[in-house]
Amino acid sequence: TTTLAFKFKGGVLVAVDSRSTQGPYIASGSVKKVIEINPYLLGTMAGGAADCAFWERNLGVQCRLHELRNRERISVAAASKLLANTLAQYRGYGLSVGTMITGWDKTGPQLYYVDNDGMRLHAKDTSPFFSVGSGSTFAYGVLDSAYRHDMTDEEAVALGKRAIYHATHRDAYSGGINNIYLVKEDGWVKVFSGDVKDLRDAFDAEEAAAAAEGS
Ligand SMILES: C#CCCCC(=O)N[C@@H](Cc1ccccc1)C(=O)N[C@@H](CC(C)C)B(O)O
Repeated sequence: TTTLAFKFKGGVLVAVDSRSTQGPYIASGSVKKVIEINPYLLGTMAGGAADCAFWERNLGVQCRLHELRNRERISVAAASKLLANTLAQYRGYGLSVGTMITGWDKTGPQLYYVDNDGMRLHAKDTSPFFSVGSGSTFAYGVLDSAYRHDMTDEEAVALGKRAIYHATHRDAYSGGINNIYLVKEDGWVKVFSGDVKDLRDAFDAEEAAAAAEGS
C-alpha cells in the first residue's frame, strides 16, 4: 500500500493506491483505501485490510453518535482521537492499522496520522504531510523534493499523482488504481480515479498545463 495526504494552500490532498496482497499474491486491485466517514471527514487505510475496514467503519458509527448527542459535527481532532483510543484498547491483539484522518472543521483543514502502536500525529507547517504503507518511503522522496504550500489545486493533484506513480512503480505491494480526493471548506471531493499505469501521462500533462499557465 501507498497512501499519502498533505495540507496545502487549497486544503488537504489525499492520494492512495488500491492493491491488496497476500504475500506475492495480488488479492485485489480495486480496494477503496479512502473511507468517506461523512461529507467532511475522510480516513485512509494501510496495514490489515480487515482491521482497517472494520475499525474505520466503526469510527464512522462513533462520529455519527457524536453528532446526534452533541448536535454538531465532530472535529477532525476528536474523530482521530476516537480511533486512537479504540486502537489503544486493542493494543497487543495484533491489529495492523496505519491511517490518516483528515477533513475540514471549524478550525479549518486538519490532518492526523493514527496507527495501532498508539501514535497520533497532527500535521503542522513543519511537517504538512504523511505517507503510510509499504510504498511510503518512495512517496516521501517525491513529496520531500516537490512539496510547496502555495500550490494550486491542479498542482497539488499533479503532485499526488507523481508521488503515487513513483511509489507504485517501485513497490511491488502497491498498484492498481490511484484515487485522489481534495478536502475543501464545504467538504471533500473525489477528483481523480485512474490506473497507475496511465499516471505518467496524467501528471506530465497537468504539469505542462500549469507551466504554460504560469508563463
Ligand atoms: C491473510 C491475509 C491478508 C489479507 C489481505 C490483507 O490484509 N493484505 C494486506 C497486507 C497484509 C497485512 C497484514 C497481514 C497480511 C497481509 C494489504 O494488502 N494491505 C494493504 C492495505 C489494505 C487496506 C488493503 B497495504 O497496506 O499493502
